[in-house]
Amino acid sequence: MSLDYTTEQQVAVAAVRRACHLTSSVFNKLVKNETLVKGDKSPVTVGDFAAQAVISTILHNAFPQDLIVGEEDASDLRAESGKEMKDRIVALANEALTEELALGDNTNWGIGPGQEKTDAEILDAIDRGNHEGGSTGRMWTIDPIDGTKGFLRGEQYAVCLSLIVDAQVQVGVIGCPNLPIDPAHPENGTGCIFVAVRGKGAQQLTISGANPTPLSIPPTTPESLNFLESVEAAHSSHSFNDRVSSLLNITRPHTRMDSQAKYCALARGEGGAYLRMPTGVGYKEKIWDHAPGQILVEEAGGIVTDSRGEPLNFGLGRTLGENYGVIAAGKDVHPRVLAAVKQALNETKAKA
Ligand SMILES: Nc1ncnc2c1ncn2[C@@H]1O[C@H](COP(=O)(O)O)[C@@H](O)[C@H]1OP(=O)(O)O
Ligand SMILES: [Mg+2]
Ligand SMILES: [Mg+2]
Ligand SMILES: [Mg+2]
Repeated sequence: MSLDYTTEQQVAVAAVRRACHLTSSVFNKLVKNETLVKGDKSPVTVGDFAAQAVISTILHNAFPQDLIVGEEDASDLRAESGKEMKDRIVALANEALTEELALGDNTNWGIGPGQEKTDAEILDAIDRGNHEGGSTGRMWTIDPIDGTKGFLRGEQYAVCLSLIVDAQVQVGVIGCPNLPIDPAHPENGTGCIFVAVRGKGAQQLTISGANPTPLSIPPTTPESLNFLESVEAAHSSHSFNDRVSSLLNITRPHTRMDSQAKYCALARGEGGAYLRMPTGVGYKEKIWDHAPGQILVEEAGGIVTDSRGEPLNFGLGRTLGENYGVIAAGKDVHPRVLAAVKQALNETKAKA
């Protein structure tokens, strides 16, 4: 543990890097019976479970006292019917954990050749993500594959990790294996990791965790402003975004992208604002879906609030209980978007 979070950043980047390697290699090999549908009807793949096992194992070895709030749990894999999937997940997780050491890796984190884990250790690592959250102490959030639907389509997804201390996000790391390294030059290939530490700025790294490039959100002109939004219409209201963008006289079409890759794109100046309004089905946003994105955008000089202008509250448990919607944007744009969102909300209320 270090007060300036240097070790935490190193561990988090190492964990996300290994998990990204796992998810991108599993995508090409995924077969039909390697995806389950969860109770909330969302998909989960062997990649989600194995990536959570890898990240949780590394965190537990590096910081044994820290609590973890992870999206997945291993109950389906502990059942007899989950045996085949469990065997595959254990193999994938061990493959990733035992890969050769690379830049900044440390064998004390439970990684490197010869550090195979047993089935029970892998399942326990997944279940260590069962912390209920709260407003005090240190806890990590893991979303092993954010945007699983994008992952399954071969589009954007993100491996997301954050450290929250006393309800404030202090470290955020987001790995985006399918995101162009340089949006101006898509021919240069894909795969990047984004990292932010509170008070120390935001950076883009290569997918192997090298070459840090500082990020800051550029000022937006009326012509360059547009919204980043979900691909899935069920996850956020597309029609609300259309109304807000017409109130702001935005002419550029929205940029649709799955996962927290939207926060990453915003942090490097692609799209002026990320707007995520509920679709009205009572879904509560999860802390692991916003904590790393929030610190990344804030450290790149932007502002992240809910639709009422309130800060996101990461201290209320596994969900952002009291927040309604999310607006993330550069400092110059955020007040204008917030005003337009309030106006659109008032119009909706007046109609109801
Ligand atoms: N009904 C829902 N409303 C809002 N977000 C949802 C809903 N169902 C799942 N999600 C989560 O929304 C996020 C994806 O958002 P987007 O559509 O913007 O990419 C993911 O975290 C996804 O979970 P998951 O991590 O399982 O993919
Ligand atoms: Mg999911
Ligand atoms: Mg998610
Ligand atoms: Mg997920």
